[in-house]
Amino acid sequence: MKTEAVSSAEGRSNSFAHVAEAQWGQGLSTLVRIARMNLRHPWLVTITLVSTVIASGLQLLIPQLLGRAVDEAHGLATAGTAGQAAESALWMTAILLLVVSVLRGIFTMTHNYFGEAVGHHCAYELRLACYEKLQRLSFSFHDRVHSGDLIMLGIIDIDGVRMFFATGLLRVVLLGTLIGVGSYMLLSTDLMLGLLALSFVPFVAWRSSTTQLRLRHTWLILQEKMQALSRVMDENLGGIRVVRAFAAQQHELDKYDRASQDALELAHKRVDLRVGNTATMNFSFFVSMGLVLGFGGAKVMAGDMSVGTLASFLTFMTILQMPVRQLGLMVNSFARASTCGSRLFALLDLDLAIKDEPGAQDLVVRDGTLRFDNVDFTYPGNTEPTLRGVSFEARKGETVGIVGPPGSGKSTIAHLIPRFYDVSGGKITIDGQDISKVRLQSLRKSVGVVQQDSFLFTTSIENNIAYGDPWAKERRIERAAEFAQLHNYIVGLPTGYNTVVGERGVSLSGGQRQRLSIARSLILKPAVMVFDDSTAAIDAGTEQRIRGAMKRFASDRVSLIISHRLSSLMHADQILFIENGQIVERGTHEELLAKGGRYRALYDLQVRPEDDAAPLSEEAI
Ligand SMILES: Nc1ncnc2c1ncn2[C@@H]1O[C@H](COP(=O)(O)OP(=O)(O)OP(=O)(O)O)[C@@H](O)[C@H]1O
Repeated sequence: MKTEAVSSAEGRSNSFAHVAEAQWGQGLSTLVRIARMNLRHPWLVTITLVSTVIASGLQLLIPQLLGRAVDEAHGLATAGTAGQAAESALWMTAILLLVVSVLRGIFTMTHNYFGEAVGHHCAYELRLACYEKLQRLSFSFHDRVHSGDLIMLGIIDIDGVRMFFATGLLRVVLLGTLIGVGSYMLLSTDLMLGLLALSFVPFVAWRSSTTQLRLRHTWLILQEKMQALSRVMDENLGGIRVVRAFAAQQHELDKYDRASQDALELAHKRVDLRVGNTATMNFSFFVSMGLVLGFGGAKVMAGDMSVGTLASFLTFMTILQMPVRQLGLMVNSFARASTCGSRLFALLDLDLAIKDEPGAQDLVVRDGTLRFDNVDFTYPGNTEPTLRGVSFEARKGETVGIVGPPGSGKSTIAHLIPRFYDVSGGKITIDGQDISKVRLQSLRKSVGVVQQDSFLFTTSIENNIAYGDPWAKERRIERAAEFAQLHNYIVGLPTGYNTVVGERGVSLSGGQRQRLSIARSLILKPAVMVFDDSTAAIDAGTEQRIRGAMKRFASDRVSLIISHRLSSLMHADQILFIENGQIVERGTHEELLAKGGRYRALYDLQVRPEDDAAPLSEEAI
């Protein structure tokens, strides 16, 4: 089983499409696996198969009945006194033909309906399984795979697998019966004429299969182009403010136009292929039909064959033509299911990088003492470690402040506590329990992380605050908002806590969004609370009020405050100055000031904001 580790295919590439390429050799096992998934619905499959066989059997009866009707009609014209009997025979055949056609219609409808149903059940199960997997895959996976690719995977690839039963497996039965039994009937009636009637079959089958394979190849490229297109659109919509602020609409339009042009050219190529193929197949079919008419007509003239038999040959050919053409679609369905299935199963089979160890127990929080013990960490895919030998301890009621230059590893410390990533060396404990050995769910319930980028769901403010505890009472939700200094603002809104915040909370200001996400974390009352630059967009006065309100809240837990603004963390019991992934200074605010090191320099810079450095000239940009 592949793991999420960086050595896996998805680690190497930003596009999940490459996972399928790596798995292409396993096409057959993929198809078997899809077929097994279909068989999880044995009743639906049985009904479909039985009705398919009956429908194709009935379809094969039609040319014979038609031939008989032609002969009977011909007999009627020359019957003389026996006309009454010939007429009743013709009526009988006509009624039989009607009954057979109606039954064939019913059974065709049944196998279409149930065949589709099998595919839809399969797609439903896959959709849920993929979504569930995506919830559990670690950040190292999501860091590397574009969300647009995953959305396409969930739409196009699931559809490819869904159609496999109806357009692939079922067609094997349908076409096998029609072509196999149909050919036998033609050849056993008249070998020579049968061979002529079937002469178009190998050519059309070959032509249709190769064209479909070429179409499939272009479809794969088209899919990649569509992914590129959706990525451009995704980024454009996500960064719409940047686009507008830089007046870059034309640049964005050009980018989209280039991607669309590529897709359009490919679509044209596919149309050319399809149209050219249809024309060639039609031509070969009509050549065969002409040959049958010529030879068959001569036989009828010579009295070696009845008009009815010739008519049934021609009807057989018309009936056979469609399934033979569909052989290509069947081949395409197999190829498509194998590609799409490989991609989906590659995702589903990924071993989780972050998961519960067998027999893991829930984290038991007593005081919530958090301890980093010589922690090293390297991001999957990176060669250089981001954290080296980080050690510190924080007890209940204590606040640890973390400060340092951008990219020094502060947020990484925050990400290791809820196990967004696992440490590469050393260990992290809460109340002496190694966090990698306890149940993930219990750990994440005990650790609250308020991120700088506060994502909000498109729902009411109330639901957003209660996200971690949907059963939270109204009063608790309000208390959390009060702590986060947001309550007064919310009650001033026309619909108060029921106000729906727009997509990604755009109707709130940056500071309001941050306060809302603080409230959302507070409601969980976690044992360890991490604020990762979560007050950067909040003014100093409001931040001070939040800190004041949270004093009692903080006395019951461990708090970690990551900030560039020293005023946010100078009250902390212990301040860690991080540089290049290492703690280079530690102590209280006063101790660090007295030390006169990096912290002191930063402090001086922040209280004396005028920069003495020589200004850069404009040309330097
Ligand atoms: N998901 C990731 N994959 C690979 N490298 C990463 C990832 N996230 C961060 N890094 C790298 O790790 C280093 C530390 O990043 P981190 O976000 O912890 O820094 P930081 O001190 O919080 O920075 P800032 O103050 O700008 O938020 C940076 O060099 C960054 O490029």
